[in-house]
Amino acid sequence: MSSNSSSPLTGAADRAAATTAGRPAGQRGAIRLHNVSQRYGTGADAVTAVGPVDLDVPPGEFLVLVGASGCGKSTLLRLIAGFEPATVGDVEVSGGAPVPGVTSGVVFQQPRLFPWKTVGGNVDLALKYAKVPKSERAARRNELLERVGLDDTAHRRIWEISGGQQQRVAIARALAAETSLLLLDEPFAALDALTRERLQEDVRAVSSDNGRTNVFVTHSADEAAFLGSRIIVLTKRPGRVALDLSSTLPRTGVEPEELRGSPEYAALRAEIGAAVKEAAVA
Ligand SMILES: Nc1ncnc2c1ncn2[C@@H]1O[C@H](COP(=O)(O)OP(=O)(O)OP(=O)(O)O)[C@@H](O)[C@H]1O
Repeated sequence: MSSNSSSPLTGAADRAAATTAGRPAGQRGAIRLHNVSQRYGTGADAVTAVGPVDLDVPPGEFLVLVGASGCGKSTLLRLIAGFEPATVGDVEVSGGAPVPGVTSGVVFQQPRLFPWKTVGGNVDLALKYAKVPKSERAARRNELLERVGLDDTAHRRIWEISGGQQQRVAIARALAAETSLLLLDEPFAALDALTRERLQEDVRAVSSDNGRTNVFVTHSADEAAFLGSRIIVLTKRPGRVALDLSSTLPRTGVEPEELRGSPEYAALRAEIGAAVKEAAVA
């Protein structure tokens, strides 16, 4: 992936603005959770998965939600995506209610691609859903594939590319709509360690394109320390904020190897790891 931070295509920013038309410009990509709890089931079977949680995330943040299995990370992400309403409290994205497919793009653990389409065809479809004019789609598709390091694979079928490449296609697809918020739910959990590291580097490099906000869910303290500008450790279920940390690691102008080898990264990773362990038993 290239780390070029500007979109060469005119119209993209306008479309991004159109997806959140009527919302305050300064709020695009901002997230606000006020007294949010999420319950599933009723009576004796009722489970409180999350909450109460209060959270203010300004535009441009790379927020990582980290915690033990079952603590409610994906639930929080689904609430922010607008896939389900909160049982209690308010969720705001870009200054209003979250709207699935409009206020955010989502990347899941499994790429969820259309196997009968080519790599380029999958991205084209996302551009079509994002209402990108037909005349602009080929250029935009090529730009997105280049952005995720897949410029020479547009013609290939999904089953002809590796799991890591499939996840890159999923990221390109999520970027296609130019939403001001990208939600990533353990997108690299199923990948081998080397591919995972490469994709982390790539996601870190493109994360601040157009001032986008990112929310990334993971179990891994390494991944949280490497990616996050802000890291939230959740308690065991019902997930609440156990620790809210701002990272001082540089976001640009540093090689990934240098970052991973730095004492500051090691200290942050250790702090997150200890907090996750403590929160899982508290
Ligand atoms: N639709 C649902 N109905 C009932 N219970 C649910 C539902 N969704 C989540 N839960 C429960 O809520 C809790 C939190 O689930 P969630 O998937 O958000 O956790 P998580 O931290 O993302 O877990 P993991 O890291 O294992 O993916 C779990 O106990 C889960 O079983």
